[in-house]
Amino acid sequence: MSRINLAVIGVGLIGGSLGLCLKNKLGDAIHITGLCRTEESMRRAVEMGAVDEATADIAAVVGDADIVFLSPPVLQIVPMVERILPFLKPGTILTDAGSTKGFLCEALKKILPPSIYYIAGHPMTGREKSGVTAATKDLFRGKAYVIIEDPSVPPEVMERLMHILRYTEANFTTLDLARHDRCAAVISHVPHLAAAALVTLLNRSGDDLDSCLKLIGGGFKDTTRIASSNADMWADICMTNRKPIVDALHEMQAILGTVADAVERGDRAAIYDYFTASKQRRDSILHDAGQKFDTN
Ligand SMILES: NC(=O)c1ccc[n+]([C@@H]2O[C@H](COP(=O)([O-])OP(=O)(O)OC[C@H]3O[C@@H](n4cnc5c(N)ncnc54)[C@H](O)[C@@H]3O)[C@@H](O)[C@H]2O)c1
Ligand SMILES: O=C(O)C(=O)C[C@]1(C(=O)O)C=C[C@@H](O)C=C1
Repeated sequence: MSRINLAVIGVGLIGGSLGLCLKNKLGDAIHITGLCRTEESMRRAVEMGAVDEATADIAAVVGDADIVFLSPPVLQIVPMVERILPFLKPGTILTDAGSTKGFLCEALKKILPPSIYYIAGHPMTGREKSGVTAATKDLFRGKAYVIIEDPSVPPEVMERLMHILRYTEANFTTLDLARHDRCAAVISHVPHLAAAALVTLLNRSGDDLDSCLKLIGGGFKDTTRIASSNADMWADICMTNRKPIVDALHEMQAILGTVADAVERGDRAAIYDYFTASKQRRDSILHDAGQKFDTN
């Protein structure tokens, strides 16, 4: 099989992890060119082995690409596609890692010619750290990876992309756009907003703040790890999935309101039921998913 040319636009945590994984598995059978913005990030990406070469030159990065993996923050993706479009060869596959999908698919559909294929994706894995230095070759292994259903993509084109993505050893699943965005709001976007709210609550503890800080243990750490995530990335996510996020936040406000009422009136049975139902649900989800959880 001839060598695959992959362009990674935005060689950070996700783009860098894909590059590391594919170089590790495919060696010289894949050539990866990365688009970076600074000399420093170019140097790091090459040194780490996430890309074969790095450049800030858009034409050079995508000119030979068979597949372009877009992994900057969501609001940078459409402007980036507008910039690379004149340099893409017919038949090139574009895919992305953006955390929201409806906004991107709608915008890209309007600007892409039929000779360029777009297959929307979302690897459900990450870290609270960003940049290529946080990248790891096994980031995707065993994690869910959503591919958005699109009957207009010919099966052989889909297979060309999947042939490469399968090397990540992710668990691929297909979803339609609206369902993806609703589910991502519930299992990812609102949890990040809620983690930030817990940190905000701590910040508002007034005269108690110093004492609270001394007491921090597993509970706070476990529930707020993701509050250390990149603000730029999360602002873009919230801006591009507004309705599902607001709907889920309202649901959550209602849930917290009900619990607050139960605590206020001293209704132990209601409080017990609340914790019992959530424990049963979480335990069964983890059991069904066969996931190993670190309970320390
Ligand atoms: N971090 C996660 O947990 C996670 C998980 C799944 C998907 N995603 C999505 O993947 C994408 C990347 O996230 P990440 O965590 O890798 O972020 P990151 O900050 O680690 O990497 C983004 C990279 O894009 C580069 N970049 C930004 N704007 C650019 C531009 N205009 N031109 C060229 N490069 C540009 C940055 O310099 C950086 O190297 C985002 O769209 C995010 O929503 C993130
Ligand atoms: O593990 C983390 O740090 C993550 O936040 C990863 C996470 C998530 O919410 O699960 C974050 C954003 C994504 O789009 C997908 C995955």
